Formats: sequence, C-alpha cells, structure tokens
Amino acid sequence: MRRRGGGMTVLARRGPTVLGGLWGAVRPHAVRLVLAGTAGVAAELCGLGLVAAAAWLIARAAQQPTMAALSLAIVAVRGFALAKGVLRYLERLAGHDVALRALAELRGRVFDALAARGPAARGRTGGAAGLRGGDALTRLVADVEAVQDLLLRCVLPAVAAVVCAVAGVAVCAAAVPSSAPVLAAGLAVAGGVLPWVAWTAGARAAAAVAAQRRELAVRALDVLDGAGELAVFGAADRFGARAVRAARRLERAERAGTRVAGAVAAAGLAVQGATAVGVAWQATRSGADQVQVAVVALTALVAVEAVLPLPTAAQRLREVLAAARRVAAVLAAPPPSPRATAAAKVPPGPLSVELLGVTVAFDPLAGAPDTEPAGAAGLDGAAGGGVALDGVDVRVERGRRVAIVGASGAGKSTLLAAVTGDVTPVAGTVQLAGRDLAAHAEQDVRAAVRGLTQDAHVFAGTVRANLLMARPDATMRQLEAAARRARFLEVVRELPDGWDTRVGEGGVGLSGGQRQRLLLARALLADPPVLVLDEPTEGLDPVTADAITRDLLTWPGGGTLLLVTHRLAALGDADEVLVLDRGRVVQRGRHDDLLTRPGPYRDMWDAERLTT
Ligand SMILES: Nc1ncnc2c1ncn2[C@@H]1O[C@H](COP(=O)(O)OP(=O)(O)OP(=O)(O)O)[C@@H](O)[C@H]1O
Repeated sequence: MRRRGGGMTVLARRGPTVLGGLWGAVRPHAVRLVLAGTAGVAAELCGLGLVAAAAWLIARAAQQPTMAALSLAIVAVRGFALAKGVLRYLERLAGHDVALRALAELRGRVFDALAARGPAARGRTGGAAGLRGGDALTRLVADVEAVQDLLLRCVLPAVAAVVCAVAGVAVCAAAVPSSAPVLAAGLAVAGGVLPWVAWTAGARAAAAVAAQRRELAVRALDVLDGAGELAVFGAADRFGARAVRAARRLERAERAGTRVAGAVAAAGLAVQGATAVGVAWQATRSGADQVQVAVVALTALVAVEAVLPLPTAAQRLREVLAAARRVAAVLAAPPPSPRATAAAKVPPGPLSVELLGVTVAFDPLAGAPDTEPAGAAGLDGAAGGGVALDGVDVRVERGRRVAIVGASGAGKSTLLAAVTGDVTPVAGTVQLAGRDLAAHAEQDVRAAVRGLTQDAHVFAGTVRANLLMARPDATMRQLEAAARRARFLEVVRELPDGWDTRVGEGGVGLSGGQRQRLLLARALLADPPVLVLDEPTEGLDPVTADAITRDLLTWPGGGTLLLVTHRLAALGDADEVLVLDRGRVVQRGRHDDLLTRPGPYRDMWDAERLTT
C-alpha cells in the first residue's frame, strides 16, 4: 500500500527501511565513514575553539596583561587554526572516498539485482520488478548517484552540526552558565525549526518544479519529434508557443524554489546574529566581565553557523530519499520465480509446449505483469481490466507448426512471452517438454525457446556479426541458408560491403522491411528447439510475406514453431491455427476447416480478401 504524506514523521517511519537497504553498500567502508565523521566533528570543534580562544585573547590583550599570560592562548589559536585546515581536508578526503566506494558498491548491487531478474524485468512486457528499460537505467545511474549526497551533504554535516552545537552550549555553560539556554534556544530555531520549514516549503516547490519539468519535456518532445507533421499541418508556431509557455512556468517554479531557499538562508543568518546578541546581553546582565562576554558571543556565532547547513541538507534529503527509496525497492524486490534446485535437463530436438489454464494480468498503469494470485488480484475471470491471457489451455506437440492469429490486443504476443518465460502467469502453468518452465534452468529455457520478438534489436556492427550472435559457430553455408529463407540474401548482395556492411547505430540505414528480414534470418539461424516468431513478415509486401510464411510452415526439419501473424493467406500449411480474442482461444483447427465454419477466423479471412 502506498502512502502519501510530507513532514519529518514520514522520514522517521520510512527512513529505517530505506536506509537499511543502503547500509549494506556503506557497511564495508564503515571505518572510513567513522574517520570522515570524526575529522568533520574535530574540524568544527577546532573552529569553535579557535574563535573562543581568539575572542579570549583579543579581549584579554585589551587589558594589557603580561606576555606570559597570553602565550597559552596564542599557541591555542595557532594550533586550532592549523588543525582546522588539516582536519577539514581529511574529512573531505575520507568523506568523498567512502562516498565513491559506497557508490561503486551500490551500483554493483543494483546492477546485480536487475540482472538477476533477467530480461523479464526489463523487456517490453515488464517483469516481476516491473521496470521498464528507461526506469532501470535511471535507477542504476541517476538514483544511485543521488544517494552519495546522503553521506556527503546530509549525514556528515548533520553529525558535525550536532556535536558542534553541544560543544558550543558546553563552552557557554562553562564561561557564563546563564548564557547557555539562550544559545540552546537559538540552536533549536536554526537547527530544528528552519530545517523543518525548508523540508516542508521546499517539498512544495520541488514538486512544482518536477511537474513543470515533466510538462516542458513533453512539450519539447512534441515539437522535436513531430516537427515534420507540425510543419505540414501549420501547427508549428502553436506548439512552439506552448513549449515556450511551459518553459516560462518552469522558470517561475524554479524561482519560487530559489526564493524559499534564499528566505531560509536569510532567516538562518538573522537567527545567528540574534543568538549572538542575545547571548552577549544575557552574559552582561548576569555580571560577566568583558572577556567572558566576548567568548560566549563569538562561541554562539560559530555554534549557530555550524547548524546553518542543516536547512539545505533537509531540502536535499527530501530529493535523496526519493532516489534512495527507488534504489532500495530494486535491492529489496523478491527474486524471480523460484527455480528447482536440481533443474530438469531440456532434451534436444523439437519440444512440446503446453499452456495449462494460463492467465496473465498486467497492471494497466505500471505496465508490468501483476504477480498476485488471481483471487488476490481481484480478477473476475473475464478478459479486460489488465488481463491479457485468460485461462488459456493449449498443447502443441513437438515439431508441430502452429499459427496464432487474432485482432490487435488479443494477447498473441503475451502468449509467446509466457512461453519464453518473459512474463509469469498469475494462474496456470507453462510446460516445456512435459515439465514446468520453472523446473528448468532459466538459461536452458532461454536457449531452447527463442526467435523474433516485436522489440528485437539490430546491433551496431556488421551484418554478419548481427546474424552470428544467434549462432557464433555457424558456417557461411548456414548463414546464407538462413538469409535465403528470410529473403535477406538479396538485401545483403545489394549492400555496399555485403556481409561486412555495418548496420545499426552509426551504420547503413536499413528500411523497415530489410531490418525485419535481418532479424528473421537471425532467428532462423539460431534454429532453437522451439522457434517463436512474432509477426516476422511485418512491413513486407504481401507476396513476399506469404512466400516467407509458407516456407516457415513447410521447411523440413527445425523445431516446434509458434508463429504470430496477421496474414492468413499462407496459413493453409499450418498444422493448427489458434484464434485468440480478448485473451481467450476462441477457435482452433486447420485453416481450411476454420474457413468452413462461421466465426472470427472466417470474418478475418473475408476482411483480408477484401483489402487485398
Ligand atoms: N507491458 C504491458 N503493460 C500493460 N499492458 C500490456 C502490456 N503488454 C501487453 N499489454 C496488454 O495486454 C493485451 C494483449 O497485448 P498483446 O501485445 O499480447 O496483444 P497482441 O495480440 O500481440 O496485439 P498486436 O497484434 O497489436 O501486437 C493488450 O490489451 C495490451 O494492452
């Protein structure tokens, strides 16, 4: 359950769990952290001692005592001044050292946590972690980086401030006891009230800035990505003006945030001055001499100064905690579906695939499969409301070639994702070669069930390397055979450097159809025991598409084939056609038989014939 709310109480409730998740990364460097903290505290104390000793020295010197009476104070001033510089340097050195080490450790842990979840956590269909690619990257880079500020800008300054404040009160209490409560009150305002104001008011300002930043990003992307269409429709000026208005709103929000920070900083200085004056006044009233008054007044100045960074730390803490919470969520997420300790061996050759009452539900907002059991998730059993597959029962015998068709959004890709293990059903099981997917080692399943998904990627490199990654030991003959079947060989021959032509980022641009044929050739070269192909002929002309589909369905040898397609014309050779509608198998059989019966398949067939 997610709870909204601001204020320090929220930090108190959530802090331990969030910080607990991060402590693991800092713990190996705890000694360095303690060293940094000690050096920081000692530097602040030296600053305090320096001012107290200097104040005493100046005030006492005005009374023209003997040199011997001043010598100890002179040495103390020199000693404190030198030590303060050295200790401050040590604190910076050790603090940054521990922060960077913890950062590297944390980044490694987040990476391991993401990697342990496998592609399911990052792919198109999301996964148990529910992270999309961009989100995963943000957590790995920006969020982890923000967490280092927790040490450098929040924890270390806070520790130094508290110790310095206590020491300041102790010095005042020793010099003029009645001045100590005045200093304590000033410290409470500067170190308690002002950080709370910064935390509360800063949150509102930060939320406004974040909202306006998002708004500007959306507007700017509209203008940049849609520049062509906007020019055609004569709407470029209108959209440009909207982006400019969003930029102005962001500027106003940022100024408001800066005003808050400025006001808090000014209030801090005012409190510092007022505390010093108040302490001096109280000391004078209680009959202290000139030297004592000077010592307590300057001590108060330094003690309050030590807590002045706290409001800024509170503001930063709010941002850092949000990042820390996201990082902790990655670290604390439960491991992927449990695998059997003694994984069953995947047999060689074509494999049977069976779905038994498989239901897959997506959280419509998060874009990740819901992993709650069906009852707990409140499913009503009907498709819709995030249910992509609804109790699907299908058995595909080994070596069979099955086509899966249906309207857009019917659940075809989700069915393939369930078979590859990229989504975890909320109910039912998927079996490979008669055993649950979970009974096999994950890498064995990935090696046995693969092919072409909708978000397959062309990598930056040569055409040859792009294909060989599916089967590094493939011979030239195998390479050419796969390319020929995918109608990609003719494309290779036209390319400037043939197989050695560079494609992908920074390479030769491939058309949508050429890219699709490359990806299909790669899938065919892999030749896995279960080949899953999601719309392999998308973007190709109908004649080529049908020829490829016919080849896929009739080619001798090869593994079990699950083929998602929108074209029905070439499905006469499929062993079976499954018709999906809103997550359910509503028809199944051979192409010719299905055409003899009224139903969705014949409707789709009629529609296809009309359009071609
Ligand atoms: N990552 C996701 N997050 C949320 N909902 C999803 C996600 N992936 C699929 N869905 C939903 O699941 C349902 C089935 O989607 P799926 O991609 O399986 O359909 P499809 O039949 O392959 O469609 P198409 O032919 O358009 O590719 C749709 O309602 C879709 O919105």
